[in-house]
Amino acid sequence: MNLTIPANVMSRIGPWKNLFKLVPFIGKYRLSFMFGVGAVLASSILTVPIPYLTGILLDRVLLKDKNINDMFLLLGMMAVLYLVQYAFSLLSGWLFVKISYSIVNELKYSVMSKVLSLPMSYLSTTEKGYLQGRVAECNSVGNAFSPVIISMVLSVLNAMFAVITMFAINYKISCVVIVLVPIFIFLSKSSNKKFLNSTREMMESSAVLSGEVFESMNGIEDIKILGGKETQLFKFKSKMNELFHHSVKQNKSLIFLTENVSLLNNMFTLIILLISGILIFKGQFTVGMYTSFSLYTTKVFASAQSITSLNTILKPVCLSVERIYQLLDMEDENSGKVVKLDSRIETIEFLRVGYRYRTDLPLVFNDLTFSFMRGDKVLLLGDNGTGKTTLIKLLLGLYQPAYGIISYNGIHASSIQSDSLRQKIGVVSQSTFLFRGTVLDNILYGQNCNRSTVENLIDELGLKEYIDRMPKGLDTEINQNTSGVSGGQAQIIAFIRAMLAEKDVLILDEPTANVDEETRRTIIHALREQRYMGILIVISHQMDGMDFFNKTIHLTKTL
Ligand SMILES: Nc1ncnc2c1ncn2[C@@H]1O[C@H](COP(=O)(O)OP(=O)(O)OP(=O)(O)O)[C@@H](O)[C@H]1O
Repeated sequence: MNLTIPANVMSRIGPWKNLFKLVPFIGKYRLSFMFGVGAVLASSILTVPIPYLTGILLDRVLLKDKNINDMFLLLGMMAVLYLVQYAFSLLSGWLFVKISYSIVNELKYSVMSKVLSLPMSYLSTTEKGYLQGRVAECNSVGNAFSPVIISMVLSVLNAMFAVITMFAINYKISCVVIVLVPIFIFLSKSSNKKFLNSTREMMESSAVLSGEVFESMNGIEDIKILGGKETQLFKFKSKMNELFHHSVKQNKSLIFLTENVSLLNNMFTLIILLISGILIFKGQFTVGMYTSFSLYTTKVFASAQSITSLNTILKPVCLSVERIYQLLDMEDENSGKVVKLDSRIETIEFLRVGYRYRTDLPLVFNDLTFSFMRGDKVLLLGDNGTGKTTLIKLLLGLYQPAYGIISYNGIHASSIQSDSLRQKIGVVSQSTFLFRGTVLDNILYGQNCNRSTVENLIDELGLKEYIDRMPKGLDTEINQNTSGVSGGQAQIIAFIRAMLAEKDVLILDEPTANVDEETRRTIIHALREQRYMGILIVISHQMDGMDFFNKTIHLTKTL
């Protein structure tokens, strides 16, 4: 199913056009979708004759013929119609709930996959909360297929069939209803608008309050150390008061909305009763037909109300889809990169490379030129802030140079797919991120090895005693980032992980910064004695024992 909407039509339907962006996601479930739509249609058609049959029951069976068998027959027919309609409603509700959650999951997966492949130049300048928000926003897209929406669509279909039947019964009163419907929609829409605005304000202050809680939870240790409890609680209370104010306002407008709609409904029912009464006096209408009519009218007004609510529910969905697609349409870090680096990295070259984080910031370094070959052991030196970590990030393809050329095996880095490059480079950074799981899980992360390989390597590196000192050795649980192990232990875990992978390039950013003297000696010994054949790059401020390098790059502050 390939649905393309002409551009001029798209521009005219405004935010609604965003709903069409969901078509590719529906495509996969088109069979369920079509069955669901069929069930909705069947369900609304089945209830159409019921008010008409009620009128016949009153006029012909109860008031005229007084035949009890006919009464049983008509009531039986209505009961069967209701039961079949019930089955179709259940079926459509069940199908759409499944479709809704499946689409939400697929959207979330696409957003998450996009976020993970976006360039660091974008990610490092974007708030994490914003990106988290985009993932969470996928939930609201599910509302477009929720049972509430289905019942609204159902009521609109019901109303259409009801109007046709009403015209067949009495066109004069039908015309009155047709005139009243737009008035009803207009009046309930204005109440709805107020409700929508106050809901938006309430959601905004609820998000602000969540942000406040998120900040407090994230910085709870520092809040305790700095004695910031009162300050945090004060901020929390003021955000809570704002939410209270907007929630009360929202609920007030909801009460107004419901009461206004009910008043309108009652007034319009009286108008129809008045006209019907006059026609009954004139002998042009019957009590039974009036009963049918009022049942059909209720359906029409219910659907008019649904149309206004449809707007309330679907508009936020449209806006969410628009925001999600702003992210999904962004270029990822592999856009335009055609080369998959399959071969082993033999050479790395920097030719007059310059880099700045943002155009309004000064260059971190300029005209950097050097080359490394397989087997090189490189020491990267420089004072704090001279760009050692930044250089590593460029080597990993996380950022692109402002000018100059970086190449691997003579291939321009700007054409190499970043993930294929990173697969060949191992890094032990200063701030090692550990995932939930055991120490062993973290060492094996992204690698195709088993426990015994890890144990052998730990033995070879002389780190067995160090690992055994952890509460449960390799099975020590890590809860959140590094909690459960110390900073130094986290660095050792990352070191073992990097050594296990046998990467073509191994980068160690201050590998001995957080470890005790004995472990430092063990690491240096491992680096010196290990038969590591690739390109080894080490950043270190501590020079003691670091005499096995054949190349040194000394970064200085850019003027
Ligand atoms: N994400 C960023 N956005 C903007 N500027 C940054 C960013 N990261 C680093 N910088 C700046 O770039 C410069 C180099 O930082 P970098 O971390 O590469 O230095 P370093 O030599 O590794 O320092 P250290 O020895 O302290 O680890 C610094 O002036 C730093 O403020």
